[in-house]
Amino acid sequence: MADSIYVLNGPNLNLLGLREPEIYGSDTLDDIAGMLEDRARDLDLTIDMRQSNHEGHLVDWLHEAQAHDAKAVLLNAGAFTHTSIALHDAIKGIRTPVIEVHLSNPLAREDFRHESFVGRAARGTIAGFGALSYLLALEAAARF
Ligand SMILES: O=C(O)[C@]1(O)C=C(c2cccc(Sc3ccccc3)c2)[C@@H](O)[C@H](O)C1
Repeated sequence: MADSIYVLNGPNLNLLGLREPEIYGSDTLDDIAGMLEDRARDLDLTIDMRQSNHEGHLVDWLHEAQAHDAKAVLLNAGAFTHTSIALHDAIKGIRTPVIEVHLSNPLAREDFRHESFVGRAARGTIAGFGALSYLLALEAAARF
């Protein structure tokens, strides 16, 4: 049976592709999911793509990834990246490797986006490449 990759997306990412394409690109989460599924097929992996505007859902899904023995989690926590000690602790609390993903490069943006509680706990971070950030993270996860 193919290993699973959880792809978890945080608040407002359901609006992706509709506004600020100059920052986040014009792909929607569905577009990104399709791109990941195509590549995952070649890698004998399955993609479980989810989005929530609620921090607790993301925490629950991190726990679920471990309980279901997922190979890895790709996490774009959106604005929770910069505020959530709960996500930091959930990442630290599971064995499943987590890759932090961002469409933009938060370090090149407003100061309030320079903190990453997710990055402090994650295996690594891929940021600033738009939808390709997710694909690069999938390539890394495939090699775990
Ligand atoms: O670059 C990212 O992927 C990021 O995680 C994504 C974010 C994000 C995600 C969704 C929406 C918005 S702002 C927005 C709101 C409505 C329409 C388009 C964008 C920011 C930021 O909060 C983060 O600082 C950076």
